[in-house]
Amino acid sequence: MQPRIMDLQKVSFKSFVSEPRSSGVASRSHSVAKPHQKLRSQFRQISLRDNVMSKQKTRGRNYSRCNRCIPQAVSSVFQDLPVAGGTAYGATEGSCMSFTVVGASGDLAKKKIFPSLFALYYEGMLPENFNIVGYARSKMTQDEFHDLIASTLTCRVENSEGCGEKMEYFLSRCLYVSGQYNEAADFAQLDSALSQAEGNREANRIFYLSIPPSIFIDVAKNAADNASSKTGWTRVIVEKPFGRDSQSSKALSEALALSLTEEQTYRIDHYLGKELIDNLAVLRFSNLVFEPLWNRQYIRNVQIIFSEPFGTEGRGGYFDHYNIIRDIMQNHLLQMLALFAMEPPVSLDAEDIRNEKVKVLRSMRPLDMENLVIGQYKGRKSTNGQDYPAYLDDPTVPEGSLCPTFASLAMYIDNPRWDGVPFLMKAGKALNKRCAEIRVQFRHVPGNLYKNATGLDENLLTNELVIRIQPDEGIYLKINNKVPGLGLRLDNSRLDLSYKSRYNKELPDAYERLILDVVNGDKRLFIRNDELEAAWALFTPLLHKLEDDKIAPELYPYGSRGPIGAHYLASRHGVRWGDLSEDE
Ligand SMILES: NC(=O)C1=CN([C@@H]2O[C@H](COP(=O)(O)OP(=O)(O)OC[C@H]3O[C@@H](n4cnc5c(N)ncnc54)[C@H](OP(=O)(O)O)[C@@H]3O)[C@@H](O)[C@H]2O)C=CC1
Ligand SMILES: O=C1O[C@H](COP(=O)(O)O)[C@@H](O)[C@H](O)[C@H]1O
Repeated sequence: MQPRIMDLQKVSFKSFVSEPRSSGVASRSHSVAKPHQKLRSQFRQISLRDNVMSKQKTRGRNYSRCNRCIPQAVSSVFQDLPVAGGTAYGATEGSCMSFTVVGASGDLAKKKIFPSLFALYYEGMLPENFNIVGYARSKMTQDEFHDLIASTLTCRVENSEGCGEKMEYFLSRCLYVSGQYNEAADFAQLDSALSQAEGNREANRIFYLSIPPSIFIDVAKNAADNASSKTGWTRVIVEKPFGRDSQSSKALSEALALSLTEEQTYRIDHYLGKELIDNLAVLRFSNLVFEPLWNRQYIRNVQIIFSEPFGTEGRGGYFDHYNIIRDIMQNHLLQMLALFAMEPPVSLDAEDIRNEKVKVLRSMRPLDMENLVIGQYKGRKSTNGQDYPAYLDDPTVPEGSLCPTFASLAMYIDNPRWDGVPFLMKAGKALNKRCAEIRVQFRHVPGNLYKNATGLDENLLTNELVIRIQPDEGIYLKINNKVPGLGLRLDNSRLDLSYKSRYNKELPDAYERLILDVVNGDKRLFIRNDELEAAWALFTPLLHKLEDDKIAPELYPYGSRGPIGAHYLASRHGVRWGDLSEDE
C-alpha cells in the first residue's frame, strides 16, 4: 500500500466521539462519550490549589535540545501512554511550564495555538507538568473555555489510541482568566492563578501575545511586571506585524525592550516553522550535489512564490493597513530568501544561522519602484454564476483603497555568490490556487549537444529545482531525459521527492514546531532584532514611495493568475515564471 500523509485536521473532536466503534480511526480509540463534558463535573471538584495531576500515569523524559528532530521515535515510544512528557530544555526535573495565551478568545488562538499545544502534548513533547491558561477580556466560564478549546482539538489520524483520554487530560490542564490588557491588577490576578496551578514547583512561563499589535506593549509590560515567573524563566512570543516600517518597528522594539530582554523575546514568523523551510539548510548543506551549484555561476534566477485562492474576506480592516508587501513579502518571503541565499553557517546554533541571514539582508540592493508591480483583485462572476467579491467590496476596506493585494518584485543580492542573479518574489490573494514554493532555474548547458533534439527554445533544456512548501510538500528537479525507444527525443521530466509518497507521517503544523522551540529555548527559527531591522530597512523606502505617490494597483480578476504586469517585470529580468509553465 502507498504510504500516506494525512492532514492533522481530519478527525474533529465531535465527529471523533460520535464515530461508530467499528469505523477506522474511531475504532482504534478508546470509547469516550464526550470527555470534555465528563470533565466539567470533574473540574468543578478539582481546585487548582490541589494541583491534581489526576489519575494519569506520567513518565518523565529528558528530551535533548534536539528533541524537535525525533517526534516519530518519541511518539512510537509513547503511543500507548495517556500522558507523556519531558523536561523542557533549560528546565529542571520536576519543574512545570505554564503557557498563557493572551487573546485566547481570538482567531489565531482557536485556529492554531490551542490545537498545536494539544498536538504537542499528544506527541509527548510538552513538559510533564504543564498548565495552559487563556487570558482575554471576554467573560467566559471555565466550562465555556473548555468547550471553546475542545471544539478546536483533533487527534492525529495515525496513533490515535487514547485520544479521548488525552483530550480529557489536556482540558483538565486548561484554565481561563478574564482581564483587561492594560490593568496591572488583572495581571496580578493572572499571576496568582498561575501560581495556584503551579503549586510549589519551580515554574517556567511562556506568554503568547495573540493580540492586535496596538496592545503588544501594554501586555508585555503587564506580563513582565506582574506575572513573570519568580522561580524559573519567562519567555514571550510576539506575533507579527512587528511594525509597519523601520520607524514604527524600532519604536515597538524599544518599547518591548523596556520590559523584555532580547533573550526572552520570540518573534514568530510561522513560515519558518514549515517543514520544507526547516529542511532548506539540510537540503543545501548535507548534500554534496546542491551546494556547489548554489551560486551565480549555475543559477540563472530564483523565484519565491506565494498565492492564495481567497481574498481578505473578514480581515480587510487589518489588511488595508498593511498590504500584501507587509503581510507576506517583508516577512515570510524575505525569510525564505535569506535562508535560501545565506552562506554556510559556522554551526547550526541559532546565532550562527541568524548571523548569516542578516548578512544576506544587508547585502541586498535597495529596492527600486521600477522593479515592483502591484495589483488589486476585482470581482468576478464565474461561469457557474458564483459571485467573487472585489477587494473594495469588503465593508471593512476604505472606499477607493489603493492597497495592493498582489505584488511582484525583482531583487538582487550584491555579494560575490549572487551578483547579477535576479530573485523574483510574487505574492497575491484571490489568485487561482494555493501555493508557496521556491523555484530555482539553472543556466543553460554550455554547448549543449542536444539542442537539436528539443528545438530552439533554450528554456526547455534548463533544469529547474522546485521546493514546494505547500500544498503537496515536496522537492523536485526537472531534468532532461531521453524518451525511451528508438531515435532521439528528449523529455523534460522530474526527479520527484513527494513527501506524501516518501514519508508515512503527518507533518506537524508550523505552530507546533515553533511553540516546541520556545519551550526548548531554541531561537533558530525566530527573528532576531537586527534581522528585523535589516528587513525593514530594505522595504521601508519602497513602501513609503508607494504610499506617498499613491500608486494605483493593476486590477486582476478574483481567481486569476494575477496582473499581466508581473509577466513583463519577469521578462525585463530575463525570467519566465515557472509556476505558470504548461507542465505545472
Ligand atoms: N489570525 C491569523 O491567522 C493570524 C494572526 N496573526 C497575528 O496574531 C495576532 C492575533 O491574531 P487574531 O487572533 O486574528 O486577532 P483577533 O482580532 O482575533 O484578536 C485576538 C483577541 O484580542 C482581543 N482584541 C481584539 N481587538 C482588540 C482591540 N482593539 N483592543 C483590545 N483587544 C482586542 C480580542 O479578545 P477579547 O475581546 O476577548 O479581549 C480578540 O479575541 C495578531 O497580531 C495578528 O496580526 C498572524 C498571523 C496569522
Ligand atoms: O501571515 C499570514 O499568513 C497567512 C498564510 O499562511 P499559511 O500558513 O496558511 O500559508 C495569510 O493568509 C495571512 O494573510 C498572513 O497574515
